[in-house]
Amino acid sequence: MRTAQQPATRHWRHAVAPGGLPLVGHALLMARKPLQFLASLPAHGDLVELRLGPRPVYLPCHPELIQQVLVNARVYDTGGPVKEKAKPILGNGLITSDWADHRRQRRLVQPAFHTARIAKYAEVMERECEAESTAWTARRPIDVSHEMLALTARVTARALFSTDMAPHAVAEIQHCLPIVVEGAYRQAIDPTGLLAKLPLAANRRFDDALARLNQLIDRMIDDYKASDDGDRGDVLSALFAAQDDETGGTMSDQEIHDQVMTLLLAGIETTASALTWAWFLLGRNPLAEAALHAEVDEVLGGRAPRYADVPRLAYTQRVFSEALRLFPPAWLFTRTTTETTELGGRRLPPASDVLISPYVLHRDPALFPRPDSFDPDRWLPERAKEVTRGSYLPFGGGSRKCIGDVFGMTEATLALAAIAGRWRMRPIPGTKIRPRPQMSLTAGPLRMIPEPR
Ligand code: HEM
Repeated sequence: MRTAQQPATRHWRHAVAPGGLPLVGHALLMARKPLQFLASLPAHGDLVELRLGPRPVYLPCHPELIQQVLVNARVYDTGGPVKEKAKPILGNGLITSDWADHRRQRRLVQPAFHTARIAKYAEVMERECEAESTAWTARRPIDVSHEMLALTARVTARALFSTDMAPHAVAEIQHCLPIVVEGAYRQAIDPTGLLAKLPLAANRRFDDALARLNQLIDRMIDDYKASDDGDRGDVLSALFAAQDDETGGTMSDQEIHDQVMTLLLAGIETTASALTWAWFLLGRNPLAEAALHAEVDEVLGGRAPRYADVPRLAYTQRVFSEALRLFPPAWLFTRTTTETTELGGRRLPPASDVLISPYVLHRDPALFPRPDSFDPDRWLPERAKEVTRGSYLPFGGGSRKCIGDVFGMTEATLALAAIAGRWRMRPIPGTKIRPRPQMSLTAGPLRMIPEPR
């Protein structure tokens, strides 16, 4: 295990990633096998330099260096070409705003995620998880990915907009969101920036889905303003009520629109992917599955889970934490330096791109013994104490840490418990599954057979 050392005494190891080619550098390796390639890099150094085309890019592999990046949000801002491409989709919300404006936005959006409000959203989660777990037919195979995405889309849509229009919104979001997420990813990885401009069917589908989502959000905002409901307990009400402690300012309709789009894009596929991985891992680990069933039976005794049960569903939470470790949905995110700075003894000029990869950290054998094995009990309090600080980052860190972390954990715990209370999810022999490192680290279609317990 690595130990924390004082920065002054620390000798950081620098390396250039092997396998670079003239002109393209490591771009082909990143395009072909990003997970294997990135996960091989900590063995070479604490800070590894790679080249994507002509640009040098830095991958800090040591938790202390990663913390330095994440906590210094002014110098390591979100930026660069990926963010520029996200702006036409997300507008100016939490993900796309730069450092100075992000602080103001975060103060305004944070109240929507206070504990008291999560308790209210949990009522939606309870209902939707119960509905999901009663909708399946015994022994008829399901695509777990599809089901989990449908579930998290329903939960998020109804937590955002608790109106009569919710069923329509849910259908629209379920249809449009995967198309927008896929298109956004294609644009993000297109180094030429030309792909989005070509008259392709995929681009037309993307434009149409994005326009429909934008219209839906506008309708929800108009509907809220036309009603005199006040606080409906949903996210939208909280965004309208938000007032900045420091300036007294509120958010314009456009800002609220952009935050809603950001929450939809950040909150649905991430949680669904991790849930899908959790079912996949449980299907291959009968002991963990049995422990989950035992806990759910003991805590719930055959009834549906409630928000108040979440603290007692400790093993269920460990299963989800471990799925997030092995397959962190946000497997890669970026920062760009705003000025000359120094990282691990290396001078980085302004506009240097820094990659943060929770996947790389989580699979590093120096940080997690037997990193590839699914062991929910690593998160038992007495064992979790041993985990090196800053080495587990499924929700990121610093001032841009995921605002929906508790929302997502609560939703996933209720979903796992509700489904495990009724069903044993049997794998279909011969099913092959490979992580797809796209916008999230998804599993792709995963067919399993629900068997009544
Ligand atoms: C298991 C599920 C989730 C995972 C693994 C996850 C992961 C992350 C990570 C790693 C970041 C930080 C990215 C960065 O630093 O650049 C982030 C940010 C964010 N997440 Fe999540 N997320 C999850 C669920 C959610 C949910 C349920 C919501 C909302 C309902 C949400 C909304 C956001 C937003 C708005 C941000 C930007 C925060 C900011 O910059 O202030 N996420 N998420």
